[in-house]
Amino acid sequence: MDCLAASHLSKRFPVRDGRSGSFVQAVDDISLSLAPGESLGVIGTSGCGKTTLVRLLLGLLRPDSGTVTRQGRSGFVGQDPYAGLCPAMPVGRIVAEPLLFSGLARRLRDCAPQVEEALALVRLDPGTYAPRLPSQLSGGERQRVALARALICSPGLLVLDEPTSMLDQEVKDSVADLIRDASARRGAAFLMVTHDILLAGRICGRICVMDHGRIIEEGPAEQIMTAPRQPLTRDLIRIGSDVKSYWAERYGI
Ligand SMILES: Nc1ncnc2c1ncn2[C@@H]1O[C@H](COP(=O)(O)OP(=O)(O)OP(=O)(O)O)[C@@H](O)[C@H]1O
Repeated sequence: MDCLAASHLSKRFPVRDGRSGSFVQAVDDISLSLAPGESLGVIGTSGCGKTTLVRLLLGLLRPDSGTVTRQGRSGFVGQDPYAGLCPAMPVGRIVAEPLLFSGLARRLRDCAPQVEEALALVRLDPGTYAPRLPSQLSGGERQRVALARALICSPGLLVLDEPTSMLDQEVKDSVADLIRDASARRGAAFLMVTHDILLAGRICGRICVMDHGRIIEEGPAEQIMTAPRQPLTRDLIRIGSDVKSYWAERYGI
């Protein structure tokens, strides 16, 4: 059975432009599914509806029409490595929070083995990092902590909203590889929304391209990356490659 299935999802928002009855159609009749262990990248430019889609898939927003079905537990990693972690909590406590919140553990000290395992999974040494505060971490380390927290309850599904967009070019790829490897080791399917098609091509098995709230192209990542059919998909690949070459030439990364 699919761990995530969305059928004909639509969502529009009212626009306050002085005229009554104006709407922006953020998500427009989207259907998608994710089988256990699969990985799906949802790609699109700014404002195409990616975050709205994530909020609908996670049940944080009610659709105007359509349905979402999720099986089992889900984990979430957001875009902002600075806003996403409580600044007053040490990393060990942050990572343990889903176990405590969901009643899987009663006391923090009972969570220690799972916290150590989850931090090791994202390649952070538990002895060094568990006592630190988020302010004592780099952006890439913070996203690893967010990933450890998302995976600690062994979810069947991980949803990631632009997880690398606020990171330096040089740490993007390593965090992306970690998302792929850590999810695979935990047996979690993942859906990642991003504007970075090269990054999705690197770690996702399937890719959907969104434009103005609709999916305009989808298929296996290799097919989309090597033989894109839509002009927008071709543009996204070309722009992504140009940006990458610029960084490679200028900074050797
Ligand atoms: N609460 C809201 N009220 C009104 N309009 C909204 C609301 N949330 C989103 N929108 C509009 O819906 C459209 C899709 O927004 P969304 O945030 O889903 O796009 P996105 O693809 O995630 O963009 P970005 O990559 O810039 O974060 C945009 O035109 C946005 O202005």
